[in-house]
Amino acid sequence: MDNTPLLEATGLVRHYGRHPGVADIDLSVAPGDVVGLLGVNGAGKSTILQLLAGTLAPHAGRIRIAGHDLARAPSRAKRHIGYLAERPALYGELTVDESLDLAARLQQIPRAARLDAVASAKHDTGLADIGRRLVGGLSKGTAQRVGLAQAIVHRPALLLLDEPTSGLDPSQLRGMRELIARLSADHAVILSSHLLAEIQAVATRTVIVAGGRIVLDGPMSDDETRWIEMTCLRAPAPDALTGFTEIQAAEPMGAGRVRLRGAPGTDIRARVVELSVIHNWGLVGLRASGNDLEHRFMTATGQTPARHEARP
Ligand SMILES: Nc1ncnc2c1ncn2[C@@H]1O[C@H](COP(=O)(O)OP(=O)(O)OP(=O)(O)O)[C@@H](O)[C@H]1O
Repeated sequence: MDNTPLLEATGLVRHYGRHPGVADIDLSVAPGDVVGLLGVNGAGKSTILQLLAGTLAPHAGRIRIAGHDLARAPSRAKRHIGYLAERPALYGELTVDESLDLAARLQQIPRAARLDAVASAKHDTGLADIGRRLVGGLSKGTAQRVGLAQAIVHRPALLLLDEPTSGLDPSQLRGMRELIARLSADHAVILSSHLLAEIQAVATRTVIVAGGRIVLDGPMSDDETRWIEMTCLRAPAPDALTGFTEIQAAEPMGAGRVRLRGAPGTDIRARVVELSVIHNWGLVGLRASGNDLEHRFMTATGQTPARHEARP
């Protein structure tokens, strides 16, 4: 079996004048990966994706795509990448068909294969019925799908999507999420977002970027459902909660709220209600908490409140 990673980036550095931009970026993507690139605005997500797409040259480091060096053999490397920029190049005066034909030409798809390539990209992005519409007259969500169709017209193995749902209304957003989920069956994907829910909806792996560096790279956690949040009139000290084997961690959130993580396979709600009655905490709320990804994001970017782990 061929174990060549689809993408392998090592030691990438890109600065903007005196501004540091991004540094020490190491990233590897294998077939089947759906990587969520998560970070606040200005963290460096777009810069990383532009470097990987070959639209911005790194000041140091190396990128190999499907075994081809992006700096030395750009055409061969880029053949394997589909890139949807944060503001994709769309020509309002062209029809959807014309836009995709142009994208297919730019990808040097031979004339005989171009019609099929365009039809297939339209089919995959739900644009089959609107080939003759002018791009300038499309809603933001549909125009974004045209951008995505342009990115996949040459059937790349790896999709780089920069904030693909930014600016979409809730129904367009759902459509775009479903589309990305469908495309991820055939393509490896790196998608950036500053929204946790976005990454959670589609990614199998999270890469958190802060201050231009990767501060965390790991699989999505499977223990998200084990967190609950309780609200009390008289919130207990966290270590009053972690003396029980089924409560693994407690985190004060302020304003009477405490976040609790139960042991795998346990439901700690009954225990929490019982303890509240015994100790007169005045429990007024109990709900599934923000998930573990939120916590990992806050920890990786240095914004987390102190957590009290249960003593072994
Ligand atoms: N062309 C540029 N000139 C100067 N500084 C830049 C340029 N592009 C990006 N930067 C700076 O580099 C840093 C990383 O920007 P980048 O756009 O990569 O972040 P981002 O995480 O994608 O943010 P956003 O979600 O707002 O797009 C920011 O501090 C930004 O101000």
